[in-house]
Amino acid sequence: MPKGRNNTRKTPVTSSAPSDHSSLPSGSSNRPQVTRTIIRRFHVLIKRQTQLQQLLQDGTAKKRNQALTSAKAELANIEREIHDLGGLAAYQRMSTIGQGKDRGGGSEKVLIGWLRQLGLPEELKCKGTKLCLLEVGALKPDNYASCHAWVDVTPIDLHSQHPNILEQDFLLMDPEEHREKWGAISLSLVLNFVPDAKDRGRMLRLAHSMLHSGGLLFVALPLPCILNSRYTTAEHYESLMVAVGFEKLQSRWKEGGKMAYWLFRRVDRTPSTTYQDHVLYEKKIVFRTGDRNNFVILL
Ligand SMILES: C[S@@+](CC[C@H](N)C(=O)[O-])C[C@H]1O[C@@H](n2cnc3c(N)ncnc32)[C@H](O)[C@@H]1O
Repeated sequence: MPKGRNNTRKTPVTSSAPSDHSSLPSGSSNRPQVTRTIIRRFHVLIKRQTQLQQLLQDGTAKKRNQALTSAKAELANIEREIHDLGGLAAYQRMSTIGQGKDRGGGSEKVLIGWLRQLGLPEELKCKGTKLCLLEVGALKPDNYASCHAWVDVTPIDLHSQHPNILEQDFLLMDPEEHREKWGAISLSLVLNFVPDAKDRGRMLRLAHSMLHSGGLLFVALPLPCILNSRYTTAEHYESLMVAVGFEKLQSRWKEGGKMAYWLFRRVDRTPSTTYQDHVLYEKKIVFRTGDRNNFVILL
């Protein structure tokens, strides 16, 4: 699990999750509402787990014994609940159900459609090459099987569920080894999984450095991350992507929908704008008040 740095406790993006999971069925379920509830609960638990681990690591000298003891007890409860829910493997099973054809299929269909619109299959066939795609957060090894003639996919995940999925934390990939190595990177429902806002920003910058010039970044997020966040709007998120060094080629979501998708192209930023642009995205800005989630990406 990537390490988080944010110690403050806020209402998470998944605030509608129940505090008592005893009513949740064990194992997988085909009922969309149950699947969503379990996924949300996992997000809440993983985020709090990261915060507590960070607090216990950083706070030993400064915090009072009582605070540390209660943090340890809360962490133990959270780890027990994650374990009782079936761990990361159960979370991934729920996410796979969410990808099922009965729910509109996985987001790779959106990416493949956009790549076709760009004329990539023909262009790559003419050149006799393939698109080197790094699929981060892969639940299945064959999401791009239908494009094997022009896409060479490397699926990775924190917790591999198949021998053909490389078990690898994207945030721990060596930036030098991977510098400008990839033609495309997919972050589908991954940024919202990363518990720490700065790690989300680091993920985007790392993706930028790993793409070759003109390389493509596909991002999918749950729609509430941009439409119902206290700290994020679609405009703010898209301008943050520009600050990181991406231009938007495509975006898609609809009011009342569940998902939002983007396709960005890596551009090479002019160094003079870099510092100024980044400062705007280093701190949270409140855009909306009221009953909102706290999703944010910080650079
Ligand atoms: C909600 S699932 C999304 C799966 C699939 N991409 C989709 O769109 O349905 C998120 C997956 O991302 C993986 N993940 C999260 N952070 C990651 C990281 N830093 N490196 C690799 N995989 C990561 C998790 O282990 C999990 O399997």
